[in-house]
Amino acid sequence: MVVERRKPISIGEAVVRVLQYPLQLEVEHVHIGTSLDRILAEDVVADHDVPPFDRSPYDGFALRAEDTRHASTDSPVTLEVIEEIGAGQVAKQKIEAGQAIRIMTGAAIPEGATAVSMFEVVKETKRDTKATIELKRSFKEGQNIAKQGEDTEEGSMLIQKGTIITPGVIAILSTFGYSNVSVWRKPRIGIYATGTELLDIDEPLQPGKIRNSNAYMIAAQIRNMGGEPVYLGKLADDFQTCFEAVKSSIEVYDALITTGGVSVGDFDYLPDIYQELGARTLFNKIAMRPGSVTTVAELNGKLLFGLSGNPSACFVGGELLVRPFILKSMQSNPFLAKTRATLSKDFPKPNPFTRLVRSQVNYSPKGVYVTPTGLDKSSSVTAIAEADAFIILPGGTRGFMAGDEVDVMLFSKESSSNPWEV
Ligand SMILES: Nc1nc2c(c(=O)[nH]1)N[C@H]1C(S)=C(S)[C@@H](COP(=O)(O)OP(=O)(O)OC[C@H]3O[C@@H](n4cnc5c(N)ncnc54)[C@H](O)[C@@H]3O)O[C@H]1N2
Ligand code: MOO
Repeated sequence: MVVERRKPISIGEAVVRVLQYPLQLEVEHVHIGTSLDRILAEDVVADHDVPPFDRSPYDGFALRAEDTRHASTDSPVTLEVIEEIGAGQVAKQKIEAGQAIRIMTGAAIPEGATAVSMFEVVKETKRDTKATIELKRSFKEGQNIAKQGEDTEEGSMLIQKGTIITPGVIAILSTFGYSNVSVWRKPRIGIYATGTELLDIDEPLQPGKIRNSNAYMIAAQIRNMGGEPVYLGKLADDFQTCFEAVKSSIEVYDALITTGGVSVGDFDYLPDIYQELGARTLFNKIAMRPGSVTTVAELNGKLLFGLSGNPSACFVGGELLVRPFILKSMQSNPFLAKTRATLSKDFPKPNPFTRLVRSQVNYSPKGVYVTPTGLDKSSSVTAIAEADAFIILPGGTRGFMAGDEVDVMLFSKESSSNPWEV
């Protein structure tokens, strides 16, 4: 049997081809209490100033700065306290010359006041029945006043659509009265793990068999990307079984991921299944390692991701291709952010293809260091668990040594800029 040699394309070209088939996602509304980690589908523009009024940042006394101009230790100034207001209350009276209002943090600055003195620098005195305060220092106009709009001004663009809803974003949405939030519908991504060797995770090991880790890993990756993974089960390496499963599922889900069965082995049926279905293969080889056999096909505008069965390769296929596919459709940052770091130990392997080394980034006073994790093989599971980044070693390079500066892609930070050359 002669196995057809596949023609590898660059990672950048693979990403471009995948992005030609965006998901068709509608906008839906969710209660703010359940919006964490969803992706915003509308811009949020400030429809009022924050804070909406000048307010006191301290518990103390609102006063007229000019009344304190000559105050000193030797010659304190006495002011008459005419009212007391807490947060949420508005003073009934205007402060006139020689007057002050006792004010709590968050309360609106009374009319006439131009500064606030904290309790700590004031001596409270009582003369007759009138409450008074004594000040031994002067205040400037505007001192200790949190100005209306100092946090954000009406009309400011606060959060753009495509932003992932974090606790901080929720604080802004709440401030502007969004009890319901417009978010993108989560794309429903069907997942099959293929392989006769696969056991369910609750089964005891048997000779020649392994537990299916890919399905749960890729489901978790999809959830991290804002999608809704639907695990459809594992499939034996049988053409007809896999054909029927892929055919019926792609009609139901927004996209389908299979893991395994995409290489050139006797039981690697996925590429033939795509052909038999009449799907258009976008590529079946990428110049990257792991994950070189990642195959993607399109059927009626929907994508079939044939990710590798090898766990590290499956993980890489998910992060490099499925991530931009999902996030770009939601107008969110589709790529992992790239930075530079110093390699902490030798990595002597040559790199015929771009190599994505699972690794860990460490920030030290001397700089940012990156260390490969676990076994550097497509089959490694441990390397993924310990990693928080990929080192990206360009194709066509020889080994790298400790101290070399390398590109690193961080799992924890998304970016809008495409890190790949096309
Ligand atoms: N003659 C060639 N052989 C291979 C080539 C090649 O170019 N020529 N490519 C190799 C590379 S590179 C990779 S990567 C693998 C990819 O193979 P498949 O993606 O078709 O995956 P399988 O053969 O089904 O499985 C590979 C490996 O992964 C284990 N596996 C599969 N599914 C799971 C799962 N759900 N959870 C955990 N582990 C899984 C499976 O048991 C195999 O050990 O092909 C090389 N061969
Ligand atoms: O697809 Mo394989 O993971 O390149 O090594």
